Amino acid sequence: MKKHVLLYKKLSPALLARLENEVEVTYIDDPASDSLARLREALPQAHGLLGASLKLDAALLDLAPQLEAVASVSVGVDNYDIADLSRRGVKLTNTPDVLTETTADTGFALVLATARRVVELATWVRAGQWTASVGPKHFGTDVHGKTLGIIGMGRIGEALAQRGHFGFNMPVIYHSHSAKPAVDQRFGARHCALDELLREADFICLTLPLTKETTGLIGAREFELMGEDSIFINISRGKVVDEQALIRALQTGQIRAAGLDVFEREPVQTDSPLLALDNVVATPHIGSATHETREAMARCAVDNLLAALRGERPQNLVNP
Ligand SMILES: NC(=O)C1=CN([C@@H]2O[C@H](COP(=O)(O)OP(=O)(O)OC[C@H]3O[C@@H](n4cnc5c(N)ncnc54)[C@H](OP(=O)(O)O)[C@@H]3O)[C@@H](O)[C@H]2O)C=CC1
Ligand SMILES: O=CC(=O)O
Repeated sequence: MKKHVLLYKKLSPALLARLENEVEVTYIDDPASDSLARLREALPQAHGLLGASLKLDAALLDLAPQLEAVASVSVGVDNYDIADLSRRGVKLTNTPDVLTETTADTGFALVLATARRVVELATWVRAGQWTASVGPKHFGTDVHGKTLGIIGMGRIGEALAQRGHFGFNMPVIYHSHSAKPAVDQRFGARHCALDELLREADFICLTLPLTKETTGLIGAREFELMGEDSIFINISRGKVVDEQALIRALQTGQIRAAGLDVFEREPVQTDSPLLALDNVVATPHIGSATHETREAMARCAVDNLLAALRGERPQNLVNP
């Protein structure tokens, strides 16, 4: 008999066919909203889950006694209690590598957009306010040659360093658990303590995972260490930052600008003070959101799940 998979992310017809070739599939549209009840109803039959953006807590897992594997369509695994999944004997997989370059592109788009005030000034042009040549009031700040500070020198951090070093001639400094000699050699980069990076970098980019250790890593004290010309970029997770402290730092001119793809609460609330600030570029968690990369992530998740359900070791097993 075929195993049963609950799908809570829409797949392309080709990938759905590949999945249905081996397993029974039930599709639940957007489990975060009305369909949560349908998800609960279907969990007792599920051997596998495939999707993203769902906080898979113990109450949901208790409903799924037959569960063998969860394939997350994301590299970040902060929505899962990994120890609890392991205790239950459930394999968790993610989708690293296939999204690295695209997410680094998003990070660099935020670097450029904040420094050159692209969104603010494009909005100003659309509003019919471009009536004479622009002057210093509308100038931005250079990106090339400035110091790029990367917090979390993993796959995405390294792809960002590549863009900064080779594309924009930027000195690269980074903070991670350990120094990365290959990165130092390739990009002329330097490993340093967090406080040193915050003091020295012109662009401070967060590219680390959300864990117990990184929750609230950047707060009022850290913003005080940054200079008033610093630009802060977050493509990691909103909860790595104390959002109230970030708002204060932006409102008081403690830092120059912020480019934010992730927020403490998502979707970000429409009345968030962040959205009222001209020096904020906010995007809706689109780090990996291109047609090509989302398809590659979904393919990776399908492969991982099918391997796990066949009893094989999936390529991207998070809890071996
Ligand atoms: N905005 C978006 O749409 C996307 C966001 N992301 C986010 O980006 C994160 C990173 O992805 P990826 O680069 O593939 O992951 P990696 O695991 O390759 O890299 C993460 C790096 O963070 C470092 N790190 C972890 N904890 C700390 C800490 N406490 N202090 C300093 N450094 C730390 C690690 O350093 P070390 O190696 O020294 O241990 C590691 O190199 C994901 O977990 C996800 O949250 C990912 C994709 C898209
Ligand atoms: O935020 C996206 C991810 O893949 O993690």
